[in-house]
Amino acid sequence: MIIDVPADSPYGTENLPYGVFSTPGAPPRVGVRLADQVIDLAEALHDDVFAAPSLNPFLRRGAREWREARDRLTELVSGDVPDAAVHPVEQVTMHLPFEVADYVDFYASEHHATNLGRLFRPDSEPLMPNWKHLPVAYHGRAGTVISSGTPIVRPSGQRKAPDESAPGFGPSRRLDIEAELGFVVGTGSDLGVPVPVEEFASHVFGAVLVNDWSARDLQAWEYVPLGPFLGKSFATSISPWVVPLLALEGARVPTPRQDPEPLPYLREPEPWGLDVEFSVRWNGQEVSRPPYREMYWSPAQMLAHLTVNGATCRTGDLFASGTVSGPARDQRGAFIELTWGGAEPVLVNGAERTFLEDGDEITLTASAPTASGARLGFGELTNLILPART
Ligand SMILES: O=C(O)/C=C/C(=O)CC(=O)CC(=O)O
Ligand SMILES: [Ca+2]
Ligand SMILES: [Mg+2]
Repeated sequence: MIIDVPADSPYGTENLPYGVFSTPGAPPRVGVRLADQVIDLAEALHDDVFAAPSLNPFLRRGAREWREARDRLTELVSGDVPDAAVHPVEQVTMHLPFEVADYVDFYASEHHATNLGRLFRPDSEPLMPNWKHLPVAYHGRAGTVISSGTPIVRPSGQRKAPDESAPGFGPSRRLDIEAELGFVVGTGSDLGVPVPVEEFASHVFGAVLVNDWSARDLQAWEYVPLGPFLGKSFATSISPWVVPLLALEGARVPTPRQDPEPLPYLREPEPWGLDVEFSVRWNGQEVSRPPYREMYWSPAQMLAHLTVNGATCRTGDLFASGTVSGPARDQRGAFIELTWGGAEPVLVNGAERTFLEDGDEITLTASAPTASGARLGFGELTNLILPART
């Protein structure tokens, strides 16, 4: 069949994002989205690498094969796609698109880092002295990276407000989101061998939306001096469609000016970021539009930094950018910033809101320009908050 692609579809022929889907009675397998259809790639391209329930075997093949598959797909969708390979998107179930190996979360937005510094450390300089010299990050928990649609059970833990003399235990009262862009590693690196900034595109396959769920009260009490632990390890959700880097060439933009000049291993002739525009919806209402083009550190600098000590990256690694926040209030990618620690509520469907309540639903979406000036979509990342287990 010829798949009809409306000119304004966020899933046009310049996007072709990969995901893992299933249909009733058939196992999960790799598909590509075109308009409102999912194309079964094992069926359409006669390649068993796509019969796997994750993108990892395809990711492992490397950059030359990613480009070749994209060329074949581009040709396929310009003509007749076998009927048996085409499934309307509303009839499929989407799954976690890849098996997550290691998960790292950066802190690359100067606006976010400055805001959080002011909120968490009001008596110090908001940016730590290292912040403009290296992309600060922590290792997260790969095993709790979950798919869109998986509910988030409110975490319990130790929390101590500044005016309390001792910690108590119970469900988080300051459950929050972090809207981020995540980069998916396809080709790993060798132990002891750093990945230079110029080799980013031979290792990184594509990007997903990330929500780094954060319990701010647990975090504030536990994080000194080793960084986030249980306040963030309970869940990190990612969107079902992995947008290939090859689809994002039209979205490249220079990063903000980096001053001081970074050390040589972080230097790029022209550090580039992406003009990805996020939207954060809280129970259906848009409350923020974080702009990725404002991120200080580039994705290539993040990967170079994460491997500079000889640590490997592996197929399926996910490294996220950190919360995407711009300079304006309505560009903040976390509610702790948007509501200034809960002091300045936002109106959500007419009610004053600060942190998340049970039954709330958060949806992240994002779009970016394509090479021809159209816009491509990253799909939707939606999760519902469930009450704590008692
Ligand atoms: O500044 C802090 O102590 C904490 C910062 C965060 O919680 C942010 C984080 O996880 C990294 C990011 O998403 O930017
Ligand atoms: Ca984060
Ligand atoms: Mg997390």
